[in-house]
This record gives sequence, C-alpha cells and structure tokens, in this order.
Amino acid sequence: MKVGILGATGYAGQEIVRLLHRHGEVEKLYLGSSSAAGEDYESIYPHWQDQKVGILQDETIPELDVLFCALPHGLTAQRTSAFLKQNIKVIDLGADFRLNSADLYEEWYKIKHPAAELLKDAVYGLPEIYRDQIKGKSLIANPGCYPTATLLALVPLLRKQLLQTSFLVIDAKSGVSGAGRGVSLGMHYSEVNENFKAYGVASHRHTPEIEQELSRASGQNLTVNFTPHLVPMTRGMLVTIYGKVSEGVQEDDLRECWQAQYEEEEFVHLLPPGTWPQTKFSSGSNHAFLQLTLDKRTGNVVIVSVIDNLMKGAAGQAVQNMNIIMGWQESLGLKGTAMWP
Ligand SMILES: NC(=O)C1=CN([C@@H]2O[C@H](COP(=O)(O)OP(=O)(O)OC[C@H]3O[C@@H](n4cnc5c(N)ncnc54)[C@H](OP(=O)(O)O)[C@@H]3O)[C@@H](O)[C@H]2O)C=CC1
Ligand SMILES: CC(=O)N[C@@H](CCC(=O)OP(=O)(O)O)C(=O)O
Repeated sequence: MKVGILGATGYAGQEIVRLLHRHGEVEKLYLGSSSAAGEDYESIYPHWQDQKVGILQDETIPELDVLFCALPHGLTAQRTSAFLKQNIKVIDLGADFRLNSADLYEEWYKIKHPAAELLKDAVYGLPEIYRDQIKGKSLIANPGCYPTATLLALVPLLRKQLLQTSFLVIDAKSGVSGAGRGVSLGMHYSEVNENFKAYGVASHRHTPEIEQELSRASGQNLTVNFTPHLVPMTRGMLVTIYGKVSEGVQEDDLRECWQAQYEEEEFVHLLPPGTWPQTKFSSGSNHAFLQLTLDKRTGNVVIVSVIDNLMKGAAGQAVQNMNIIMGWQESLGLKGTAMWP
C-alpha cells in the first residue's frame, strides 16, 4: 500500500512515521513537507540515521491509498476535496472535520470552514465507539487528544444514562508535546519547567468537540466545564472527571457498563479497583487506562483517564483508523506496551 503524511516533520507526523516503519503493509511512504522538501528525513530527525526513511517531498500529492494530514487546523480542509478526487482516503489529525457544524467551527477556530460541504461525509474516528461507521470510509476526523481521553470514559456511561447531564467537570493535564514542535514563548523550557498552569480556561477549542460527542451519547444538549493544564513532562495526558450519578446508580453499575463496552478492546483497559492510572502506563503506546470511584461522602463519581497524547491522542489512533478503513488487523503497527519507568 502507498501511504503519505503531510506535516511529516511535526510531532504527530514523526510519530506516524515511527508506527508505519513497523506496520508491515506499507510499501511506499510519501513524506510531504512545506518547509523541508528535498531534505533527508534523517537530517531532520537524526535518531533515524541509516534507517532509510526517505527524502521529504514537496506537497504535490502522488498516487496514494491513504494520506495522514498532520497539519495545523484549516490547512487540510482547503485540499481535502482534491485528495478525495484522487481516490485517496484521508485521515485528518487536525480539527477540520471533527465538528458537525461549520458555524461552530468558525466560532471556535476563528476561521471560515474551508470545506463545509464535506462535513457530512466525515466520520468521527474514535474506534472503540464508532468502529462500524469508520469501516470503509474515505474521510476520518481523528479526535483531539483531550476529547479522546474524556470520551472513552464518559460516552458509555452517558449512553446508558448512568450520569446526570447537568454537572460534568473535566480537569485535564497534558504534556508539552501536545502543543506541537513549533513552540511559542509559553512552551519555552524555562516557562514550563518546574511550573504548572491552567490555560484556555472556559474557552479551549476542544470544549465544543467534547460537548458535541457527549450530547450525541446522552441524547441531550449538554455543556461541560473543561479546563486543560500544561504539565512539565514531554508526553502524556491525565484527565480527571467529576460527575453526578443518576438516581440509584451504584459504583458496580458504572464498572459493569465500562466492562461491557471495553471487554473486547485491545487498547482500552479498566484497572482493578484502587489502582489509579498514571501517565507512564501509556507512554509511547496506544493504550488507554480508566479508573473510577463513587465517593460515598459527596455522592459524586470521580473518574481518571490516561492516554499518551501523541499515540491514542493522535498518531496511534490515526493508524488504528487506517487499519479499520483498510480492513487490516486493527493493531498493526500498534503492538507493544509503554516504556517503563
Ligand atoms: N501534538 C499532539 O499531541 C496532537 C496534535 N494533534 C493535531 O495534529 C496536527 C499536527 O500537530 P503537531 O504535529 O503536534 O504539530 P507540529 O507543529 O509539531 O507539526 C505540524 C507540521 O505541519 C506542517 N505545516 C505545514 N504548513 C504549516 C504552517 N503553515 N504552519 C505550521 N506548520 C505547518 C509543518 O511541517 P512541514 O514544515 O514539514 O510541512 C509542521 O511540522 C495539528 O492539527 C494538531 O492539532 C492532535 C492531537 C494531539
Ligand atoms: C498542551 C497543548 O497545547 N495541547 C494542545 C492540544 C493538541 C490537540 O489535540 O489539538 P488539536 O485539536 O488542534 O488537534 C492544545 O491545547 O492546543
């Protein structure tokens, strides 16, 4: 199969390179770059020395079966229609096709949607929830990292109406690689190291994505309080969620619901009661870890969900989506647990 990556020099793009290198079905890899065409991949990332990854090409897309777009938002949608006309299946790691409404996209991303007519054709690529809809599709909206960690925890519970929709607090923490390689001042080592800060408070652009998918799961329009934080670590994401259970719901009901949803899943793991997820459990792997408790004093459920932002939160999930649309074994390129410690 011929597979391509746009944004191959970025953090998400280079993680896809790593996964495809051990995938087995990829015969030809096109590496597209707007800034480094003609350069050997090894000169950008010397840890690939002597592994013959390839020469970065300009963004003229050759004949391909699948194209991963790991670009800043807005850039993929401008070109998607042309890619689809070339019979290329497109997996967008950015946000261009995640929201169903072009108006909502404009409100949160502050640009007019470049291809609103394609929104109806895009599938939200969260395999454990929407696998059947992803199969055979040509345009996949790979979910955001914070939404992935949040939705894996909440969608099954809301579908079964085990939680009240009026009160959901999502307190999220991400490693710095979540911001990409082109860093701004706020991501400078001396600004991040030995520091810890909230950002995007009550305004982060993943809020409408989370609300859209939770509303879909619960059948009601709901809102959430979502606050992301920046943690001085390279990769990893830990999301703590507080909610109110529906009347009469016990902790076992919540666990059984997760169990039913995820018992056949290779990449989502329910930890035994009392074992709480840590970011290192998923570092460098596509595995997600979940835990919850019903706090008897307050009556609120507390949930913790952990993923690696670059893997299940981006490149790993994108490769999982490719495997599904191509009808391959879902774990191709994705085998392996975290590196520990
Ligand atoms: N980092 C993460 O944890 C996650 C990222 N994502 C999404 O994946 C996409 C890529 O993110 P990430 O790899 O982190 O970002 P990076 O900033 O690390 O990489 C983006 C790449 O896009 C290419 N690019 C093309 N045109 C432009 C432009 N005008 N400005 C900047 N870059 C450009 C660049 O590669 P070149 O110069 O070679 O063309 C660049 O390396 C984004 O949409 C991001 O939101 C989603 C989930 C998690
Ligand atoms: C730490 C950090 O900065 N994280 C990024 C999230 C990365 C991501 O998933 O962004 P997209 O929705 O654009 O794909 C952020 O908050 O903007």
